[in-house]
Formats: sequence, C-alpha cells, structure tokens
Amino acid sequence: MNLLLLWEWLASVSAITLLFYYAQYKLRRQHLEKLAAELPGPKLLPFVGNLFYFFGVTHEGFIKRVAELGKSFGSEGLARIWLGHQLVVGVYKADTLEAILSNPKVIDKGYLFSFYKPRTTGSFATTGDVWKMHRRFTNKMFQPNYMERYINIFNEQSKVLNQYIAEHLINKAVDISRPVMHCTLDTICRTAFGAKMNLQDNETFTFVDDLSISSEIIVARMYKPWFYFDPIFRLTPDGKEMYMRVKRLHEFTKAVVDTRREAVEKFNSKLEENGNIKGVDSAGCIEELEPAPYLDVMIDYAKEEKLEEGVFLREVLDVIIGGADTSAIGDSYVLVLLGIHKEWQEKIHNELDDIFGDCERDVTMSDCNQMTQMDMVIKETLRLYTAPHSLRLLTEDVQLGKYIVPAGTTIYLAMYLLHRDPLYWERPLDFYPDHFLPENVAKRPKFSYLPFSHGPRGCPGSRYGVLSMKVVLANVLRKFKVECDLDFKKMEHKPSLMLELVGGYPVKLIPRRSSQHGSINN
Ligand code: HEM
Repeated sequence: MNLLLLWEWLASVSAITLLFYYAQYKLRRQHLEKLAAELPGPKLLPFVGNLFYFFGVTHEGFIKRVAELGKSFGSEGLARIWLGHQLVVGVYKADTLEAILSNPKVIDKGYLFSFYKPRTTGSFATTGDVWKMHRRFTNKMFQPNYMERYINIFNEQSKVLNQYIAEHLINKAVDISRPVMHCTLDTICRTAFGAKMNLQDNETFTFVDDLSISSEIIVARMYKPWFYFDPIFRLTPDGKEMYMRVKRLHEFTKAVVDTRREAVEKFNSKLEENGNIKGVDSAGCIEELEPAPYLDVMIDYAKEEKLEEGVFLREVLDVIIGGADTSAIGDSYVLVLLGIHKEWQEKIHNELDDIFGDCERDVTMSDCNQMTQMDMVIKETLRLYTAPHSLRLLTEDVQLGKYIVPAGTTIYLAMYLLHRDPLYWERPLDFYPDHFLPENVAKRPKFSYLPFSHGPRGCPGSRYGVLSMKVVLANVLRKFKVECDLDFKKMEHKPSLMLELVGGYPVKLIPRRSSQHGSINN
C-alpha cells in the first residue's frame, strides 16, 4: 500500500516537473511561435510540424520538394516550414535575399550547419570570433598581388591535366569530374598551402568520393531530424560511412600540412647552410620557398593556441574543399553543357582561336579579360548549378517585406529557386548564356544572381574561382573538342556543396588537331 502511494507520489512529481518545464519552454518560444503563425507556409501537423513533407524523399527528390514549396508561395518571397520544433523560413526573391544577406548582424549559420563540424571547423561552418579569425586568414590568400602567381599555377596544373587527358581519356566517354578535381586539388594545395602533391597521376586517390559522399550524408541529415542525435547517427550505416570518409579526408589534409612543414624545414636548413643568404647555396641556386599565404598563418596560429592536431586539420580542410570542389564541379558542368550545346562550343572555340591563334603560350590575366563568351558560359553554368542553398540563423527579429521573421529562425537561402525564377530569367530552365548579355544583366535586380552568395559570409574565393575556371577551361578547350550524349532536359541533379549531376559528368574529348593525340607538350 505504502509502495503504491510512493509510486503515485513519484508519478505526480514527475508529471508536475514535466509540465513545469514544458510551460517554461512554451513561454520562451511564445514570441517565435506567435510571429511564425503569421508566416505563409504549408499546413502543420501537431508535434511533427511539416516533417512529413520530407518523409521518404530521396536526395535527388529533396530539391524538387523545395521547388514545389517555392511554387506554392511564389509571390510572397518567403515560406515557413516546421522541421519538428525547428522553424525554417525559405527566402527566394531578390528583395528578401538582399534583406538577409546585406544585414551585417546575420552571420550565424545555426544548428543545422553544425553537422559539418566532424569534417571541418574553418570559416565555412563556424560562427562568432572563431569565424572572424578564420575569415581574416582566408582573406590573406586573396590579396590582389597573389593573383598573377596563381594564374601561373592554374596554367601549369591545367597542362598536366591536358597531358593526362591526351594519354588516358581521348575518344572515350569518361566522368571528367575526377581528373578535373585532381587538377583543382593540386592547384589549391600549391596556391594556399605551398605544397606539391602531384595527385593527377594517382589512380587510387579517394578524396573525390570521400568528399562527395560525406557531403551528401551531411546535407541529407539536415532534413532527417531522427539523425540529429549524434550517438544514434554514429550507429547508422550513413553515420559510420560519413565518419570513415571524414577520417580519410583528415588523413589527406595531414599529408598536405606535413608536405608544407617538410618544405619549410628543408628550406630553413638550406638557408642556414648558406649563412642565411637567400638565393644561392653551395650547389648553385636554392629554390625560393613558395608562398603559402593561408597555411603559414594557420600553422603559427595553431602553435600559439596549442591546437590539437585533429582540431587544426578540421580547420584547414575547409579551404581545400572550398578551393577544389566548387571550381572542379563548375568546370565539369561547363564541359558537359558545351558537349550538348554545340553552337556555344563553337563560339568558345572561335573566341579562343581569336585570342591565341596557333600559339601555345600560357593564358594571362589580360586573355581572361577578353574571354567574353567564356564569361557568359561560366556565369550561366553557375546560375544553374552553383550551391543550391545556404543557411543563416537569426539572432534578432528581421523585417522581410510585410512579415517579421523572429529571432531563432533558421533561414534557408534558396539560390536554386532564385536562379530559376521567371521573374528574372527569360528562359529559366534552359542553358541560355545570353542571360548575361550586358543589356539583359542591366534589367535584373542585383540580388537576382547569387552564385557566390553575398555579404559578410559570401564566398571569399569568387575571383580566384572564376579565374581558375577560365584558365583550366581555356587550356582544355584550346586542345580538345567535347561531346556529351546526355539529354539536357532529362539531367537529374542532387544537392551537395554545389548542385551535382546524378551519375557523373560523362564527356568524350577529341583532339582538335590530329597531332595532339597522346602528347601535349605545351
Ligand atoms: C566556382 C567557384 C566557387 C563557388 C561557386 C563558390 C560558392 C560559394 C558559396 C555559395 C558559398 C556560401 C556562402 C554563404 O553561405 O552565403 C561559399 C563560401 C565559401 N567559399 Fe566559395 N565558391 C567558389 C570558390 C571558392 C574558392 C576558390 C575558395 C577558396 C580558395 C572558396 C572558399 C570559400 C569559403 C572559405 C567559404 C566560407 C565563407 C564564410 O562562411 O565566411 N570558394 N562559396
């Protein structure tokens, strides 16, 4: 009897405690929920909110679901959904995106971005003072005086790519993204890290798959709240796969950092041998130490702050990924699109012939400025296939048109919808580089085109990225014609860091001049 009383007492106390915490929780969220109720969005179910919206959705289907949502609430420029207890507001019109991206106080990326943290903790995924420090370090590598040196490296590495194509890939349909990614990886390792990795000949290198598969799992986790709790996620096949792939990415990052450390040590000991006189050693010339504008400051910082190696590696991997993946995917899409749209390929070949003739010289900055057709093709490619989205967390209320969006909301920046909105684009679903004729650009609001996002957290590498694409593509297309059998209208895409083509980037490269087969010596 006493035991029964005790149980009743315990049950009542537990129920009262739970009610008390629930009431406190509801009170704290009163403001958020009240303002959220005013926002346009699909119907809600109790407790799960709009979670059912994403039940059973495949990775490719996710972006289509987002597009449906955009269509239903098109005129408002924003739509809210509840992912369980999380309020997410999608913004997809130039004015609503401008209000978010130009607001200097909106710099946090919020909880959902924390899923990137097992992989990277550099400027991409962090917030607050740590982000500011990273951003300062990253910006160092984009000082204008480095650009000429970078162009030399873009030329050097794209010639290695051409040689690889000539020796291994001629006249057969291959997924071009892998060799291109090895080229952009070798490039970023030189430009940001001063490390020569020579990846382009490495057939067993797994970085491309490790990055692409881990990115997919991280993005998919964001709309699957049942995977939010990490100890559970780690036990799932996806969780195990992600952690295994991330471990390999960190091993590669360590190899890059170690290569740089060895190069610095070797240089310093040579310098010492020479009585600290730069330039000449006993055997002739000593190589100048290649600048590593990003990594050297990070190494010093890690020493000062006594960062553990694992933390340090997570911090530098961001720049490897940002620098290599985005431009490689961009280059691969351009080659696919030119293989399908032959009239544009011809325009590009004519433009390159006008600039270079038969001359085998390197591409210069001034050449890049003359590539107007190439510029339009790259811009149109990035309109269609840049990063489909990004996130921000509101730390205070923000006015968006006639709505007040409350602090605590996760903002989903829907570049995918913006870039396909008929309000801004004459032929939104086609590959139509004329969208970027000066007279057409002048008709659109500034925030209708955001391939690099914008504002304090916009991409710091946009200029580097476009220059690298121009040099790599110009060098490849000076040598090769490209064919692609895909049907543009049937191409399927999935969200990763960038939008990615389902099934890879199958193109056939054919030498423009018969003498090129098997040997590219320029
Ligand atoms: C075609 C090339 C590129 C594209 C399309 C691209 C696109 C983007 C986008 C959309 C963002 C997200 C911004 C946001 O959340 O608002 C971003 C961020 C970033 N990108 Fe790029 N990017 C490119 C090249 C590069 C390169 C070459 C680097 C470095 C060498 C780089 C480094 C970064 C970093 C570090 C961030 C995080 C910035 C921050 O949160 O402060 N990107 N990029």
